Amino acid sequence: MNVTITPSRVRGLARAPPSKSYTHRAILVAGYADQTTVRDALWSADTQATARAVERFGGTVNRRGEALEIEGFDGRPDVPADVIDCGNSGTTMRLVTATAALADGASVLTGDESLRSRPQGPLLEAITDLGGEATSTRGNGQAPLVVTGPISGGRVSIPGDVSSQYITALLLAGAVTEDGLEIELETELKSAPYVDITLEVLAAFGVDARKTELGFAVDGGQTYSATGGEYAVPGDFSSISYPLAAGAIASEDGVRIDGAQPSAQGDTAIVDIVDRMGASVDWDRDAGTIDVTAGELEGIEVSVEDTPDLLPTIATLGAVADGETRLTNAEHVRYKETDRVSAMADELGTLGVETTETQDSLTIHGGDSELTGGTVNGRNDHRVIMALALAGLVAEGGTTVVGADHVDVSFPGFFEMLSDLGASIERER
Ligand SMILES: O=C(O)C1=C[C@@H](OP(=O)(O)O)[C@@H](O)[C@H](O)C1
Ligand SMILES: C=C(OP(=O)(O)O)C(=O)O
Repeated sequence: MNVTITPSRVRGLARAPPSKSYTHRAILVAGYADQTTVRDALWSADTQATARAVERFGGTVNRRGEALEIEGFDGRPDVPADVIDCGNSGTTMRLVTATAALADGASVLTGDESLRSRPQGPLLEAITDLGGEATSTRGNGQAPLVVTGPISGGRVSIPGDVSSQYITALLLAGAVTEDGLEIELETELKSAPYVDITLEVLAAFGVDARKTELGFAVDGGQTYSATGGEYAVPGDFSSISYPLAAGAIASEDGVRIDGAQPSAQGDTAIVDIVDRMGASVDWDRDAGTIDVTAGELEGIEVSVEDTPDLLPTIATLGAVADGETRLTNAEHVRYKETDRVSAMADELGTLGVETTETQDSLTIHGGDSELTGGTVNGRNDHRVIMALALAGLVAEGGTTVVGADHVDVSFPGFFEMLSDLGASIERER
């Protein structure tokens, strides 16, 4: 599907979709538990991949309205009867790899072309160091993967600057090993708030894990069980970044976002970023609403060390803002569904925006007079697609985003939301 957005003003109410990160974790740990109702779950292509994995391990996942009724696989995963297809989802592949290491036999994991090019090596090595077998069929640290367990726990060291999902994966699985896990970080942890999300979900399911001087630790022999058998997923701040940015660049009358309760998500930083750039923003944390109105945006410097998923959104804000927007500590943003640093530099370039790239930074030389419409490539990457669609709200002439279907990875109703806010959108199948 190609989508063409023409300059539009936006106003009104947008509802935040549920958090993808919390939903992945809740589905998988509900797999370890007996019976759980996961309320307000995100049902997107990525979270469905995690649900499929839980079913491959012997659990069941049934959707009832916005809730998922999950029956677990009795603490230990079965050896899957077939390949686990993780689709486009890095979180699924990493979390499921560590779960597979608990099964008494081999699991085979694969994914789409993008996922089969993302780094899995450090997690495979960690599982091998713990006594399992974990290999890449092509010997290049990328999927397809073959993972054979069971591991019983121990001490392991792993880099922190490739993906925090390795740590999350090991913590979730570590709690049901016999001996527990001590995880030592070999390099500084990037995307650290995602491990905070993990610790929050573990605690909600009665599992204790902790930060240590060297990294993280989790005791073995623990049982996952949500209080009252229920767990509710909060709103997604990576997704909230899009209506928030839409309001900041294209709303005189204001956009209100609801479902914005505070949680451990690092991406709540987007509220402050939009405020610092000059939009008018008011976050009522108790009510879970954010009101935003456009302002004269100015470029700022932002480290995306903790918040990699915000880079595409901030890049578009920077394209509209006057002056330079510098995004630093961004190297790990190159290991996502696409290399998002290059993708945003190149595609904003097509819309007439000058950018400068280094290995770990992206500088946008912005100003809305620079933005002209054109045809841009969404690179089959949901966040690149959504960020480019936002640029279309203010770029002169129409902006066509090619291959826009992939928003279903994290925000299936994205274009409906934008259109309900008043954006002029044409879809072409
Ligand atoms: O654990 C998670 O839910 C996620 C962690 C982050 O990845 P990295 O830890 O690989 O940076 C983030 O980019 C991804 O969208 C979701
Ligand atoms: C990088 C992302 O997700 P994942 O790593 O799960 O593919 C994302 O949602 O932006």
